[in-house]
Amino acid sequence: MTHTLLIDNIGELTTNVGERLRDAAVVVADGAIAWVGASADAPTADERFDAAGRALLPGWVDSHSHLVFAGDRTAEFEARMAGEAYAAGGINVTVAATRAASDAELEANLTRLVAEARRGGTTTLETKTGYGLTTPDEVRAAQIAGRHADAVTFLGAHVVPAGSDPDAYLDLVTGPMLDAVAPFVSAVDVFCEEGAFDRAASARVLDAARRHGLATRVHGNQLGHGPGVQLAVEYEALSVDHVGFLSDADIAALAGSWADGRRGTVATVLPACDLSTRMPLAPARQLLDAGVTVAIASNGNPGTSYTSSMAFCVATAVLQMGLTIAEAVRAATLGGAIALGMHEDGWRDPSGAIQRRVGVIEPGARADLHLLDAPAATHLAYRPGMPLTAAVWRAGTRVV
Ligand SMILES: N=CN[C@@H](CCC(=O)O)C(=O)O
Ligand SMILES: [Zn+2]
Repeated sequence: MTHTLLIDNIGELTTNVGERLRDAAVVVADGAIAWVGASADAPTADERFDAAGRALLPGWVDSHSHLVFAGDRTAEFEARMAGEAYAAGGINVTVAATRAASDAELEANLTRLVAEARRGGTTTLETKTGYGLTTPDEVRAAQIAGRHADAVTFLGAHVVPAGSDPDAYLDLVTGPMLDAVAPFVSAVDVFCEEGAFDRAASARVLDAARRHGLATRVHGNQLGHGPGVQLAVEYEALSVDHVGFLSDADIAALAGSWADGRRGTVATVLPACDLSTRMPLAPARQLLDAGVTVAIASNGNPGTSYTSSMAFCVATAVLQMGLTIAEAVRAATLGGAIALGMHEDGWRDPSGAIQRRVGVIEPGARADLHLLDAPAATHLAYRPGMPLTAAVWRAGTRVV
């Protein structure tokens, strides 16, 4: 027998489908949204939750994180706050700590971090490998990630590990390492940046992903201007992430990828990372104005953004990047879903189970819901830093 849940008396409902609704209600059945409408018209259900005039929105879709790691980088962060610049080489510090950790330690750390994210309203989470950088270490990262995340991305091309020959490592990462990791991931990412992988090397990584029929993402234009964005568009990557340093041609290429109703490359901005590395904030306002689909993600990792707080990212996007509340909430929910290819029914989670669309509240979507301790989503930016998450449902089950 199907158990139904009615959440009524919702002061403000953000659905990402049309206008925000006032005095609304939602019915959940079998892990999905079954009904959305005015509270006064709501049908009866087996169970009732009174939202007491508070705001309900889709759970956050965090489309970019690196949570399979051990250790931390407090000393590097301190040095950065004292004026040192961020450089890709710091990744090797976490690689050493991660390789030295047991499976149980890595899994316990990931479990703790995913629980933190859930407590902040995240209901869909992508995470990446990329701190192993040997075939067995990358395979174990992908397997551990698959037990906790909704999507796992292979980032063997994060940096050339200390002591490795760059050409030999590129052969490994595009050959036997990818062959071994491919069964456990849905996408391949590459850090296309000075100090990591140049245009030609990044293209080889993306070609290898294509041969395996895997989706692609690019870390691009994080530390300076570079070829990452153009390459991502050329390869029809699902997203290009960071995008802090963009030329007019980069913005035009991203906008062009969405022209004529085509599915383009999402520009994923990472506000917490921009702040934590003291880099310029990505031009999210310009990207939206140009017609680019934008996602907001945490980039949770111990080097450049040690947070999973999507609320913090949304507040920063509003207060510092010039987005409206509605734009920022949409980018952190539906934008992330589009970046992950989860905005349509039928995507597969790492266990192979077929899932419903996320990032929207409409009949048929997965019932991923985030109730705020506030009457309006505006409070996310109006009351920055406050713990506003009151309740979270994932696939219809209350998790917070
Ligand atoms: N830029 C590449 N990778 C991560 C940083 C990883 C690290 O410094 O450990 C990022 O997205 O910022
Ligand atoms: Zn990243």
